[in-house]
Amino acid sequence: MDLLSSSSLLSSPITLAVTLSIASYFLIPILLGARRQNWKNAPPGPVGLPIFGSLFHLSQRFHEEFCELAKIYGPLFSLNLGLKPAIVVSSPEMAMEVMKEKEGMFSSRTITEAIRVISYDAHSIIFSPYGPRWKALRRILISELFSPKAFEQFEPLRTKQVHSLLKYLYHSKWNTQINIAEAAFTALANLVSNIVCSKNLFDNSKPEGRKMKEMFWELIKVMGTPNFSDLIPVVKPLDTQGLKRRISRVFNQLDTFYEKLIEEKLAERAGKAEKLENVANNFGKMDMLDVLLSFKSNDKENGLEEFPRKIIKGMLSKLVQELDQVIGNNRFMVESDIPNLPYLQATVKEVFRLHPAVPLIIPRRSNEACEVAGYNIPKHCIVYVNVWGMARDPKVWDHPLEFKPERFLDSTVDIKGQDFNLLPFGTGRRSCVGWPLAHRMVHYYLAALLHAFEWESPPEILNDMHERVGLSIQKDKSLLSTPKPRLLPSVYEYN
Ligand code: HEM
Repeated sequence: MDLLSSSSLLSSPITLAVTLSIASYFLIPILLGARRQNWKNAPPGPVGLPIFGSLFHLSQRFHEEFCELAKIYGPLFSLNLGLKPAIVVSSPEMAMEVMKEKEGMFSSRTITEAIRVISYDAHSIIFSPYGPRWKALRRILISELFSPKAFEQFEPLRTKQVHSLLKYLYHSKWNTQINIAEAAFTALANLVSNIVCSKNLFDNSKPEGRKMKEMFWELIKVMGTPNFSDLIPVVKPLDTQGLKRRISRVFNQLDTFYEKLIEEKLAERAGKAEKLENVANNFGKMDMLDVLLSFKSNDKENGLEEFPRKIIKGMLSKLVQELDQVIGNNRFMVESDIPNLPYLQATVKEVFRLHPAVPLIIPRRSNEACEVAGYNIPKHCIVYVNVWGMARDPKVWDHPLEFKPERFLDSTVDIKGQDFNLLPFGTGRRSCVGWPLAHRMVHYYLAALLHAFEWESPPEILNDMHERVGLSIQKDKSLLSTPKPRLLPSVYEYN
């Protein structure tokens, strides 16, 4: 890849001018072939240019390029990204060493400029450094939202959301193409926003709801774009890609929105005599925002490739057969059907394997200088774990590029973080806190939509598996499909 074609990082004339002037400073050594070793006793890896490191070898699709580099340099390789040292982990064994055996060393996150802005200086749980504040936040989330008891208490709310979606599709969108990812995103986002603040924040029928969605998509895009300023801090004030401007704009909009939400909640709370302390037991009376506003701490430190149509059809017909056998055609699916649907479970695992939503996990960072596999890892080294790459490695999976749910039918491999060849939600103390909800809802939406409707999509959309990259990856061409009801009409009318 040449310098300019890799130029998602070099998008304006100013950028180019600044880059060329910095580059000219180093031109002589570069022309003379002087290159910089990554660092002493570094894992093998491409040796980059002074200042820029390997930046010009990479586009925005890091996970794909890291996969190619792992074929040359092995399961643990190093590189410099601008001035920042980075390592890339690409095998289950290495992932186990980094994320389990040496977990304490790699339990913080890499903080970019965009993350710093949007997470109020890394104060959110996802980006908070490992320490007392992160522990407190994680404890609240797990006890209030994701404890087994809390999880059961929210079951009626989840069922209501899914069944409302099915009825909405039956009544308003029959024979019209719908964007499935968009519909599922909206339903899940509204589910979470109901738990957090008792509101459908992503309501498509209202301008604020549509605005909210726009802000989130912009966030995902900006946060997933590698930023020159993070990697070569000297160019930071120039904001050469305009990312700081974009993230600041979204941040200001979100901040104003959050302020209003908190003010409204405080006013509502002031008018209530009853003081409640737990969301799950008091759903409808209390939400997550109540819990956070009530929280008092004594701790001062709290501070694929092609995916042919026939494979999809074959897989879908098995899935639909299973759904019909287990559920029948006279009721909607409910969550308690999931344990009786082994092919569904295997299909979801295969989706998480081959199309992990977060292909490089959320990058970690070394707290201290340490050793991995006998190599030196410097302090504050960026750590990528390429779960996308592992899914495509024939040393890890037989016929890795085939979408084959059957591989999981007689297997104990699960997504819970114990099996280092399948880590869609990460593992260990920084693993995804929302996995029980996400895991359950992916099964539920997929099965409920396939059971209640037959779906038809234009082949050009179905066969095009290009991915759009951001903090998470999505199908580039959204799956537009036309639903045709397949259950008894009374199910949609009266459920
Ligand atoms: C299919 C959906 C999802 C996927 C694939 C996913 C994946 C991930 C991954 C890979 C991580 C980093 C794990 C690590 O570093 O080991 C993560 C962290 C996190 N996820 Fe998720 N996630 C999903 C949905 C959710 C939902 C629905 C929520 C909350 C409602 C959530 C909340 C979080 C939080 C708070 C963290 C940070 C945890 C920490 O740093 O302590 N996620 N997620």
